[in-house]
Amino acid sequence: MFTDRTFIVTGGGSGIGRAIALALGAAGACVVVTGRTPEKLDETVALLGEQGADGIAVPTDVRDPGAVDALVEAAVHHYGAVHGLVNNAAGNFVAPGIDLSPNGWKAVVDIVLNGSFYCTRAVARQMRNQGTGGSILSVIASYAWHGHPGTVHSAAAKAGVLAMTRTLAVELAPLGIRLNCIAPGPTETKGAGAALWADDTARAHVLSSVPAGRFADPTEVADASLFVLGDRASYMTGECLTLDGGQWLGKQVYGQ
Ligand SMILES: CCCCCCCCC/C=C/C(=O)SCCNC(=O)CCNC(=O)[C@H](O)C(C)(C)COP(=O)(O)OP(=O)(O)OC[C@H]1O[C@@H](n2cnc3c(N)ncnc32)[C@H](O)[C@@H]1OP(=O)(O)O
Ligand SMILES: NC(=O)C1=CN([C@@H]2O[C@H](COP(=O)(O)OP(=O)(O)OC[C@H]3O[C@@H](n4cnc5c(N)ncnc54)[C@H](OP(=O)(O)O)[C@@H]3O)[C@@H](O)[C@H]2O)C=CC1
Repeated sequence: MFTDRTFIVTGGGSGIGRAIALALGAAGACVVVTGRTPEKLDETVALLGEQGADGIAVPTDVRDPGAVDALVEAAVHHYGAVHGLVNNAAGNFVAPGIDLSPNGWKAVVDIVLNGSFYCTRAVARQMRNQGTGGSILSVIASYAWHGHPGTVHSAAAKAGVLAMTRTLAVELAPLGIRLNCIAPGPTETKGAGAALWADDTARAHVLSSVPAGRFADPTEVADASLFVLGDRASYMTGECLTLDGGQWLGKQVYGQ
């Protein structure tokens, strides 16, 4: 389903982004992985190579719109076209909003919201030039709609990405470009572990909020991502697929 198609995956050097990149590669796609740390991207490209897939690393800071345009140019230069984008890059940490510095707010909003817009804009322009249509997936979190104490920067930015997705899904549908989100629940990655559940107490607290009683594995998020990105979801746009072990629905008084 993904053969002869090229996808850009931001934050493709680790965690969920790497899992999506590897799943796309296994499904036949050419994969352009990007992020700030070249070594992590090179590791993903090596793993793609081990599974017989084609990928390149283009280190980019998604907060820089000029660098994002250059990223898309590099992808087109190498593979001839771009058919998909995964907005996965993010930053996060736990801090009460009242104590958050303007720069702390900006650090997260710049990566998550502004970076996703710059990437979406650049890729959509390329798809318009190609006349091919395409598929854009953004990784958000359910606190985009229910909020979450301690992560006001990330919750607000993810909410912005959801609104961006719904808005551009309508604007770009006539061009054959679909935009959707996925909202994973707590997923076992080093980045999220360090940022959000760094000690055993915090980890147990997060786990106790998940009715399914476990963290997600990044490959589960990748499987759902491929469904949304691919042709089996060809009439789906402006939507968000939640896979969180029941976490956000589980905030009830009675029950388990
Ligand atoms: C719980 C839910 C579970 C349950 C819910 C489960 C759903 C989870 C959904 C989402 C999960 C994720 O996103 S997990 C993704 C986690 N991955 C990452 O975070 C990887 C990338 N992270 C980063 O690069 C950094 O952590 C980040 C700070 C965001 C950006 O780095 P930069 O180098 O650009 O920024 P810095 O210069 O270090 O810092 C910028 C400002 O931020 C402030 N800052 C940095 N860390 C801070 C901290 N811990 N507390 C206060 N303030 C902080 C600094 O003091 C600076 O402000 P001044 O001092 O004023 O200058
Ligand atoms: N794990 C979880 O529980 C959940 C995660 N998510 C979302 O899933 C996505 C992946 O998170 P996860 O894999 O857990 O965490 P990671 O920390 O592993 O992934 C974040 C990635 O973003 C990249 N990144 C950060 N800043 C920038 C930047 N300025 N420019 C380019 N790339 C950048 C990082 O690479 P580098 O630092 O090298 O630039 C890293 O590869 C995020 O969008 C996150 O919000 C959503 C719900 C739950």
